[in-house]
Order: sequence, then structure tokens, then C-alpha cells
Amino acid sequence: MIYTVTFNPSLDYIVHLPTLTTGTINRTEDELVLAGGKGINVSIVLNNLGINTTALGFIAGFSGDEIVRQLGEFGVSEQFIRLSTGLTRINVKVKATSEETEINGHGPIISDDELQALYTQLDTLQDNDILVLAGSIPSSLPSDMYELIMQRMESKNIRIIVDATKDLLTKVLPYKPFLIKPNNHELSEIFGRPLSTQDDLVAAAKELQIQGAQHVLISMAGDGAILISADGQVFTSLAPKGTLINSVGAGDSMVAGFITGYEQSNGDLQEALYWGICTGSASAFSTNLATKPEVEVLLSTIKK
Ligand SMILES: Nc1ncnc2c1ncn2[C@@H]1O[C@H](COP(=O)(O)OP(=O)(O)O)[C@@H](O)[C@H]1O
Ligand SMILES: O=P(O)(O)OC[C@H]1O[C@](O)(COP(=O)(O)O)[C@@H](O)[C@@H]1O
Repeated sequence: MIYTVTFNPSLDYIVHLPTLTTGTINRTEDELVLAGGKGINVSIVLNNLGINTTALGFIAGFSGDEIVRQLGEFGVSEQFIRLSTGLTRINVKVKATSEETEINGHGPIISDDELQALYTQLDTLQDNDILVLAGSIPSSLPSDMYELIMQRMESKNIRIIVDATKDLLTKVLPYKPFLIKPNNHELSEIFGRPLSTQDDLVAAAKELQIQGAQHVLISMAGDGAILISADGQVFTSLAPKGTLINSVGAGDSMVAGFITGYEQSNGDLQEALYWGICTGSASAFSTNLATKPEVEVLLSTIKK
């Protein structure tokens, strides 16, 4: 079974407008309210690609209810823990013609008992399960949260995928995550210097592998991605061409596509990379997250 954990789900309020001007009233051209948060997006896309998952994490308030409702419509299984107070955040994504601005909330308070309830769920995972730990942690929790979970899972043969930034990511490396997926900007942020060439990015990924990461998938938005495998091979692919419509969730879609390609091909990493890229791009080229037919169209063009 594949489990995703989203500590900090969100309702994504995505608006388009020609230009964003601060200090005045802006009017939108259109608006969308979509269930989001990184693990949830991974679950939605895996479900679209025909793979069942269970979405775990914490929800609260009316925004949490709406996420549960949307997941129900998709047919995604969830076992969220409902927080006794607070509100699942509403993240604002302003898509103007020339630039994108995002405001991500810090999320509700999670109590010790509520955290314990998640641990109880995680303790039921079994050998050969896949666990996706993705996204930020509400500010009430320590930044070694993912590390604590991986420590707890250490005695089991579970492949753990981590999509997180800064300390949340670097602290899990000694626990040998199966896959990490930083984007090129997040990688530069970790190393505190610009990483502008492919050689720079590969060298940085190899540093993370020395610290324990297995496969490192570096996404580069419209420029595609680089995969540095656990045994040091480098695979690259450009992204397919298309019209950018909504890049929210492109990275999460890439993680879902990678898992799908990897599982379907019995671990062929080039195939997994193609699936990852085409699933990310299929989400970027559509209003909603990628569907299987959209991914298949892109796969047929990228492999030519
Ligand atoms: N503008 C784009 N054009 C084509 N593909 C894109 C675009 N933006 C994202 N993608 C696809 O989605 C993947 C992940 O996007 P990226 O923006 O790097 O991730 P994140 O959302 O984690 O920052 C890319 O590797 C690419 O395949
Ligand atoms: O947990 P974080 O890092 O604040 O990110 C949450 C946001 O990331 C998303 O999951 C999208 O992520 P990507 O665009 O990186 O795939 C949104 O749905 C959500 O608003």
C-alpha cells in the first residue's frame, strides 16, 4: 500500500489576473478552490493514474471538510485525523501574466495526543509499503518531525519518499530516504549558493547522497528534471512543450508519476523519470491535476 502524509493540507485558492498591484484592490479574471497540500496532491494524482493510496494527515474546520469532500469525489481513500481546534490553511496562489505570487499559511496547532494518533496509524505500516512525507509542517511542530517518523519506521522495509525543504529535508538524510525531490531553487537554498549549471546540481545531489539520500530527483519546472540514481547514474530529460495553465501541484504530480513509472517498469529509472516529467507537465498544462490520458499523450511525444 502507498500512504501519503500531509501534516499541513491546504485549500488552494488560485486566481488569475493580468497584473498584481500591491497597495490597491485587484480584481480576478477567474478563481479556483482546490484541495491541496503536497501529500494530498500525490494521492490525487496516483488515484488518477490508477494507483490506490491512503491519505493521512491532519485536517480542521470547514476548509478541512472541503478537502475531505473533494477527495471523496475523486475516490481517494483518506484517514485524516480531525484536529479539535483551528482551521486547515487556505493558500493563496496569484497567477499574473508575468509572475506568480504564493502565500502559504502556517497551519493549525497539532497537540501531542493528535500527533500520537498519527504515530499509531503509521505503526500499522508493513514491509514493502511506500510512505510519502510531503510538504511543510505547521509551525507548532519541531523541524525534525520527518526525522522522528523515519526513525520510528527504521526497523521495517518501507520505501520513504520525502518532498520537503531546508532542515525538514536535510535532517532525514541519515535515514536513507528512497527518493527526495527538491527543485533546483530549493537545492540552492540548502547549499546557500547559486547552482546554475547541470554539473552544479549533480554535484549538490551527490553531496546529499553522501549524507544518505538514495535517488535524488531535481525538478526544474519548464526545463525538465535530472535524476541522480542511488548508484550514481545521471538521467536527464527536458519537459515536453505546452502551454502553462496552472503549475500548482506540478512537483507533487511529478512524484506521483515517478512512483507510477517505477512500479510499472520494475524499477527502470529512465522510465520513472519520463513518467515523472510528463505527469508534472500534464498538471502544469491543465487547470486541474494530471489525468492518465493527459500523461499518456505527453509520454508518447517525449520518448520520440
Ligand atoms: N512551465 C512548465 N512547462 C512544462 N513542464 C512544467 C512546467 N512547470 C512544471 N513542469 C513540470 O513539472 C515538474 C515539476 O515542476 P517544478 O516547478 O520544478 O516542481 P515544484 O512544483 O516542486 O517546484 C517539472 O520537472 C516539469 O516536468
Ligand atoms: O506545505 P507547503 O510547502 O507550504 O506547500 C503547500 C502547497 O504546495 C502544493 O502542494 C503545491 O506544491 P507543488 O507546486 O510544489 O507541487 C499546494 O497544493 C500547497 O498549497
